[in-house]
Amino acid sequence: MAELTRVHGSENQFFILDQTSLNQALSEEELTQLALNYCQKDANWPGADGILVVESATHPGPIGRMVVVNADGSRASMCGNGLRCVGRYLAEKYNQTEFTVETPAADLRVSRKDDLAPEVQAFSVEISPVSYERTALPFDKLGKDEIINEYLPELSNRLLFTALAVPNPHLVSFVKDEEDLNQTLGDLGQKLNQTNPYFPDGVNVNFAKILGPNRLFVRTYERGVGFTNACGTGMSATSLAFAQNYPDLVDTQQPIEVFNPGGMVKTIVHPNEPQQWIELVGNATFTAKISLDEALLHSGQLQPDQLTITPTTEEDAYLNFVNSLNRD
Ligand SMILES: N[C@@H](CCC[C@H](N)C(=O)O)C(=O)O
Repeated sequence: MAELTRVHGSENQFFILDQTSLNQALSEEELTQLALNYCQKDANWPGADGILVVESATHPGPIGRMVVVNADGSRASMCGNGLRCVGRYLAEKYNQTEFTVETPAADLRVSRKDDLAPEVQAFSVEISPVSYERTALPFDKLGKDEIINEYLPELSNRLLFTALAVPNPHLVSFVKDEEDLNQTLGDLGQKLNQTNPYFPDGVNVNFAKILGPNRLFVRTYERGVGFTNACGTGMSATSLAFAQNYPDLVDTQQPIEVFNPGGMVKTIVHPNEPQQWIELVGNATFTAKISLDEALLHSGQLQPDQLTITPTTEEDAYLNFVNSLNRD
């Protein structure tokens, strides 16, 4: 039998698939098919925002490798909420609390932190490398080589934008209206994640409301997914843009509290180091183990009656933690 682990970071939901525990690893095409079929939500199946694939590292040092497959089958170079969950998975598998994990662009540091509440485990992950270069995102036809707190009339006649890769691509705007966090974000997210001249590979779009010094609310329209409860790299990119665009509101010696529709994380930004980076700290919650025949994984077919789902008790604990948060 094979196993999937259903996990979330701030309710950004994933399945972890450990390729090293299979008789035969899934091919690239099989992974794409698995994401397309298993991430769809329906009445009998919770779906997910993506699949986090665990593999052996390809070079000495990291404890393992993470590959991110978005719900639409596309690949992402990084996933912050996902890395916390994969970090926990590898920490338990190898009984370690501090290590690095290989990702397509970099080996990233992961460490276990104090639990946020009983049964709410927390992990810290490194988000890097950071780049503002046009070719890194990439973006085009916007008349700029970098976008740092700029008006972009092609995208909006009133919002300011910052674009950065961490290393997956993010567009950030600080807004005041609820309407912008809903309709405007949805419209722009959709426009930039279908064929378009500005972000040819698509982009994660993050709209943030400033709640006070070192406090933000962030909502994300994710590339390859759509609206998500939270995006770890998005909250990290937005925190860095917050520190750079509103220096009077951010003490970089202190964590930034970042609320999102699925909960809250903390970020610690390092904008003044030669290589900018962000530390992202938040929950890594395992909600169920799913046993299934390995052949079903290879076929990519979702047959809920052939899966054994064993829930944990962690979701109740997580929801209690979220209800205890002070959002004012
Ligand atoms: N939810 C993730 C980001 C996942 C990748 C993204 N959809 C992309 O294509 O870049 C996170 O927590 O960072």
